[in-house]
Amino acid sequence: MNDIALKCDGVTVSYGALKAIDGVSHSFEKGRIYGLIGPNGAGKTTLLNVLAGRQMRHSGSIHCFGADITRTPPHERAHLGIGRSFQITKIFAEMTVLDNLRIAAQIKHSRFQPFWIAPRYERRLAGDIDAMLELTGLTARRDAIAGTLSYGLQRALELGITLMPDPRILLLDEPLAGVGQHEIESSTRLIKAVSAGRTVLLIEHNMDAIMSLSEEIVVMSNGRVIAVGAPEQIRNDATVRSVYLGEDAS
Ligand SMILES: Nc1ncnc2c1ncn2[C@@H]1O[C@H](COP(=O)(O)OP(=O)(O)OP(=O)(O)O)[C@@H](O)[C@H]1O
Repeated sequence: MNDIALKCDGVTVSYGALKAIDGVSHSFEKGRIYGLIGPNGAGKTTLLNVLAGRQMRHSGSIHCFGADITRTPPHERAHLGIGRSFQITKIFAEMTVLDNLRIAAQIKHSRFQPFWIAPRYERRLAGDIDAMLELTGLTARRDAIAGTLSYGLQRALELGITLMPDPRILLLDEPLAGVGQHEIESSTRLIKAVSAGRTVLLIEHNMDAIMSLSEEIVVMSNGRVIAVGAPEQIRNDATVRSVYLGEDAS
């Protein structure tokens, strides 16, 4: 139990007659990278929303590091260490890279912010921002307007914003969506680098990337978990292959 970062038990989300997820139970261990795959409409994003607290109309329970967070709102889950990125990039496109990260850093330190800007507080912000620029490979683009960056770099910036509070659990919804082929490799490397030491749930339709990043794959179809296993095992699973037939079977 102590090794479990995040756990869902019998989670069901219904939209009228449709069960977007249907009795999903799974435990996500500390420090492991999980790939969440399945055809369109399988319920992957809904599950991430439930875990992040953005979808709270569900049955079943959610535990985070042993604590019941089923009724805990999203901003409190963020304080507990759950960070989430979205399918569609959420950055301030008109602002510079630096200002985007500055806002994220200010939110991080907001609880300690004095009414005057103390030099020590400024130094702490600057240190966090510099470290994130370095980690995301954006140091040379710090003064660029975020919306003018390539899509891969915009996603890197979004990842930097998500990482600013130093989440112990990272929920990533299609971080490679829209990223050009020439940037897939560097983006995949970045995801791998920032995943170290964290529990990561990753939804991704790029099969090569998700198979190389994940230690365990959870396969969903029609709202249910239909297979769980190591990437190689899942690649050769007959049920999984049949679910993908008609989609990207290769
Ligand atoms: N707000 C909503 N109202 C009604 N139905 C919804 C809502 N959100 C999701 N659904 C439905 O729930 C099911 C699961 O959707 P979800 O977005 O979780 O799937 P997904 O596996 O993430 O799909 P994709 O890979 O296409 O993003 C789908 O049939 C979807 O149409």
